[in-house]
Amino acid sequence: MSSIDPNSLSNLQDITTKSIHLDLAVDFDKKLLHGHVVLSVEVLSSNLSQVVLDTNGLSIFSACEINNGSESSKLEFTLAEKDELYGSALTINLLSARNKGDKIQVKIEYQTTDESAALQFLTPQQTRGKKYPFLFTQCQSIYARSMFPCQDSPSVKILYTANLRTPKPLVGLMSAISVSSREEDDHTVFSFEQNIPVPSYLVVVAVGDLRRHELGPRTAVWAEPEMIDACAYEFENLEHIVSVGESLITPYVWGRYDLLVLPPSFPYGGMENPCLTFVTPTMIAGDRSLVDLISHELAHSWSGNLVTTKNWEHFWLNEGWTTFFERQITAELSGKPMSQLLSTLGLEHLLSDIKLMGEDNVLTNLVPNLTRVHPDDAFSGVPYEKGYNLLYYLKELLGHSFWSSFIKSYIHKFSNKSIVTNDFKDLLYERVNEELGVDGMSKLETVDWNSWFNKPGMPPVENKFDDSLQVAAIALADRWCATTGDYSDFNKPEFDKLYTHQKLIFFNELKSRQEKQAAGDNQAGYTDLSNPNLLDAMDSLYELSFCGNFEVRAGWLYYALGAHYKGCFKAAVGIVEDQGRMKFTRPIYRLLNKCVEEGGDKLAKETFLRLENTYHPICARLVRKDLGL
Ligand SMILES: CC/C=C\C/C=C\C[C@@H](O)/C=C/C=C/C=C\[C@@H](O)CCCC(=O)O
Ligand SMILES: [Zn+2]
Repeated sequence: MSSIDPNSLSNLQDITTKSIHLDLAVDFDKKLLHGHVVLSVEVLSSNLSQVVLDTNGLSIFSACEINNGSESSKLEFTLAEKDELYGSALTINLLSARNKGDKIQVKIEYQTTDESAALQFLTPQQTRGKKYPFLFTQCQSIYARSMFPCQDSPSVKILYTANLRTPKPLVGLMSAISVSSREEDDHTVFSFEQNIPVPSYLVVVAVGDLRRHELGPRTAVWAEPEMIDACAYEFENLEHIVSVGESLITPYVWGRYDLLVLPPSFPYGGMENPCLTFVTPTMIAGDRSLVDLISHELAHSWSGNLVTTKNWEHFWLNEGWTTFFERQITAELSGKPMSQLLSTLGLEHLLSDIKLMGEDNVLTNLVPNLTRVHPDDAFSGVPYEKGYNLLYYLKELLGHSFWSSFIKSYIHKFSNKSIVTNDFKDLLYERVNEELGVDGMSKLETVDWNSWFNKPGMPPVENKFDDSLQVAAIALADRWCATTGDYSDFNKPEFDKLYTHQKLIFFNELKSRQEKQAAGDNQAGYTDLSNPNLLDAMDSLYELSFCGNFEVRAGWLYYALGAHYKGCFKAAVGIVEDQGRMKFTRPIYRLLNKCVEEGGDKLAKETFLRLENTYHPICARLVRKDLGL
């Protein structure tokens, strides 16, 4: 293990991979990828005799060197015993010692196995079209090592080319520019090039019955044929969103910005795979109300994909900056009040996660120590929202004009690099000193950096966000809290007038007040917010339990399950049957599991065990852990 990255077993201090070539075939019958990878490696130390790579769940068949295009004799290799967190180190013994600056090409023949957690093979039944199987990979955080042997650390950035052989009539896509495709019997070979260096977690694959709808000169959406029209409508403004992003930051350099809408088991809202952002179908709301997610994934084209965290302890550099850019784009697209409303919702999400993890839990540090911690087990809203609030606070402290130019300096200086928190901080001090002088430096001296970076819990400073869009949502919550059993004063049109995110403020407000009541604090004299008659009336009036907007449905269920309302159990099971996005699935299972007196714990465990194999392995592992199974 290297001090550069505690979550990688590769000898990062001795070698760095500069590029790879993947030649893979997709076998849907055996549910595996097989073929080879060629790694072009630069030696960083002297007298090097071994290349050590990350693997997890791979079967390694052979290794050899390639010298001037010809393969050497087979190299001896060993696959270490599997580490439960980080997989198996693959140690390849070189034929002769190498020194700093030497270049090595190593070719490894391998295949994935059913332990390759990056991969999810879907049966036709799990797709929208129900005719063909589907494959997609999710490699962030440390799953690329289960897709191909590599230095699976964001401290290493690689160019890549790939040939992907898939059975006809399916389409193969990757996080790169498509350069050609050719027919081979009953298969198609799709070829790709990624000419901007990326970390291993951004090398991904998707194969399925897919159609493409062009949205602009750089943009398109891919989806199953049954969804392509709805997706084309939802993302009609995508080209404009890309233009807004580059007007706020710097020019967009990746060539294409396409979207791929996955089947509902995709475990995240989106994943910023370069040239081809993967998105969940749960964001196809039919009213374009959830495109802030697209703004987020697009923003990663700068923060995360160009300027990358060196390891997962500095993940906030990816997500805090991206959330900051996302909210700037939202302000341009939907107005500053909406951007500030999302900031308020983000703080509520942060508070909820910190309460769940524990206010003294060191994994709620903005820069946590992840030695012997799987990054996914540290995943929460902290890197997103505590990181965003730090950057927002610094912008307010130092001024909009300085901050706008600093953003450009930060992206230009660190593009194509992998950095740590101090790299960001050092550049900030350098630019403030140059542009703001003594006055700016004295402002920086007021920043409690240690609390921001190294202390658990909520941020040391509370930013104040515009609350004008909250008024209508809070007022509606107040009216429900003042009821005495007669609900005839309420109607669905007044609820539907609220924006999606105002509805989430409404539910969060009710949930927060219900939690206070459950803890014995009802000083405000509100009606009993756990009263089944009230919840039943709200559900019926607003048609919540099977609402087509997953954010609204989930927001309602978080409140109703928190109130131990058994009348929503069917809908709770319904949402975890309908999709596998962890943002919704994990809280629903956790809340249902806490409804012990109502039998929710039994229902949660039975439902999970019934659905476990329909979830992506990442989701299945974390929900199993949440339920204590
Ligand atoms: C301190 C945390 C350290 C490391 C975590 C690193 C990676 C976490 C890994 O689990 C991957 C996360 C991928 C997230 C992808 C999309 C998110 O931006 C959105 C998640 C919420 C949603 O579904 O909208
Ligand atoms: Zn993100």
